[in-house]
Amino acid sequence: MAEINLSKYGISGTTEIVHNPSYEMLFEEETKPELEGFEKGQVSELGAVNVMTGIYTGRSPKDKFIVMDENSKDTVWWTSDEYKNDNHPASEETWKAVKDIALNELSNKKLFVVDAFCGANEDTRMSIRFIMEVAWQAHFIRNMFIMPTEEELEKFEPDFVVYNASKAKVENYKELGLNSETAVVFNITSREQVIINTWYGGEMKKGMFSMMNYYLPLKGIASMHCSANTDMNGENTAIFFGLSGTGKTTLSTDPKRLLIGDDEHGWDDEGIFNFEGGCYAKVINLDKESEPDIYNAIKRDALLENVTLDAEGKIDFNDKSVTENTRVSYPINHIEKIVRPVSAAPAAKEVIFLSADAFGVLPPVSILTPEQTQYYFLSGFTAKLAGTERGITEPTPTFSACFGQAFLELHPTKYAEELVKRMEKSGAKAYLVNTGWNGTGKRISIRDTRGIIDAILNGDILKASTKKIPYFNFDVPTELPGVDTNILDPRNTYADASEWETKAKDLAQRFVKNFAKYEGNEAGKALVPAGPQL
Ligand SMILES: Nc1ncnc2c1ncn2[C@@H]1O[C@H](COP(=O)(O)OP(=O)(O)O)[C@@H](O)[C@H]1O
Ligand SMILES: C=C(OP(=O)(O)O)C(=O)O
Ligand SMILES: [Mn+2]
Repeated sequence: MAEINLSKYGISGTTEIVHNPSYEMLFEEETKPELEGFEKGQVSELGAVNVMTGIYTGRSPKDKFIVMDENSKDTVWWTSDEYKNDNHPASEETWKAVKDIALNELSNKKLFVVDAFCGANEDTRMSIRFIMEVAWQAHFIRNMFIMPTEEELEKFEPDFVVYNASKAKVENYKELGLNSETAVVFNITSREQVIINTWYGGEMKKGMFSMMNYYLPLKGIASMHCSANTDMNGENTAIFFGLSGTGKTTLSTDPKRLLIGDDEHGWDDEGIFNFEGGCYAKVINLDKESEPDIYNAIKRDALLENVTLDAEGKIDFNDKSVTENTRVSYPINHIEKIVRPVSAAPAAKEVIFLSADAFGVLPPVSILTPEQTQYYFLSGFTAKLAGTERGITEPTPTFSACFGQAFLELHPTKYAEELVKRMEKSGAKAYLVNTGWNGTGKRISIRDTRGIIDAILNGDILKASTKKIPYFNFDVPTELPGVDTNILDPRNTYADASEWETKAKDLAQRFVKNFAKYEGNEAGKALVPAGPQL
């Protein structure tokens, strides 16, 4: 591997560089007895090391900033009073200041450097250099990103650099116009990211996802917050959009199908391709029997985050005392049924929108028309689930455009445009699947949701007789093999159907209100009839 010199990045006095460490080396580094605090890993009974990430156990969107400069000012979808989002502008002075904090933190230290790809397609992938001082963070990168071959490492030229200074703080954040001592700042022009004062692993992967979300649509490629799998012949591909915790990872990990990836994908002329090299599964209440593939992926080389272990390393997956957002990252080859060697497959035929409806109004599955597809994609109605973002402690209804608003760097209509273009070409059909609640007050069971997904993927749903759900005009099946018939019409899950009526009207109104922001142009206005009608 080529020697690297970090002084060109402004990092000086480096005492040692651990460059592209093997799993063996990472294990040794992250379990060194002299490590303290959040740097310290503990070996669990399953062989995977567990780490704690401190105060930040989920993403911190309020601390996300992008440098506003000549280049980004007219392309980035900035937050505004009319439409608030998580793309907060930072000045070039603020960028200099936070970068200095990071460089200062990373100077005169032993460092870990990992070179990795984001994007399975060689033509459009990003080559990223991650620089950090914490061993397990290097492990996380190795698990989650695509690892170059020896040959690719020889000629690796980063086109993006990430400085992870999780131990530093932005003391003068007020002066700099930042939100707190924590900052996740992107510079789209210099192609760099700085992370300060958060140790949450997901911040690194979702950061690069945000950058793919910026660069790819501008090249005419769809960039999507979805999981993806295909049939055993690698022919019939499905994608599952959904905000954090709605079931992308759980439902795409299916023993009957080959996994492409669990969270971030592109859709180009060749089809669907993964951005990542690994998966990042939630493990709260993980049950060996109901999710055997994820359970079995937790072994040596997997990395647990914020899971409760006793002194002997025995795991308590049910403990929520640290966070509900307990996680495991693992390289995708920890799942047996995957597309190999490259995580890619032909254009999707089924597009599934996972929505965790906390109101209990949406049917567990609705068959969408092309107009409804656009309307519900732009609306992105779902709930933010406990622990996934800082400050979220219970399911909180939200409209998250494209089911991933926190990661969109361009206007939502750009993502809708790219998706529709690809769907029309492949003749894909879309479905809205509620993985949240119904009138029983309980979350729809994984068993029923899996039955619904099976029926979508094997075509049973198109053979089923259907009925219309009022206000939303959804077409829903009246019966599906392997699914509790009583839940298919959500009204039947209420002791009194009028209760559903009241909630449905309220939700319909929320949709109408939310969609107003898209009605400024003809294309947006034209979609209104596809939305709920009161
Ligand atoms: N009906 C359901 N469908 C999918 N997941 C469910 C359902 N009910 C409960 N869950 C739980 O919700 C969580 C979904 O998380 P995950 O699949 O990691 O979501 P994502 O990948 O979209 O962030 C898991 O902990 C899963 O056990
Ligand atoms: C890592 C994340 O992704 P997801 O929960 O969608 O898997 C996250 O949102 O922090
Ligand atoms: Mn996931």
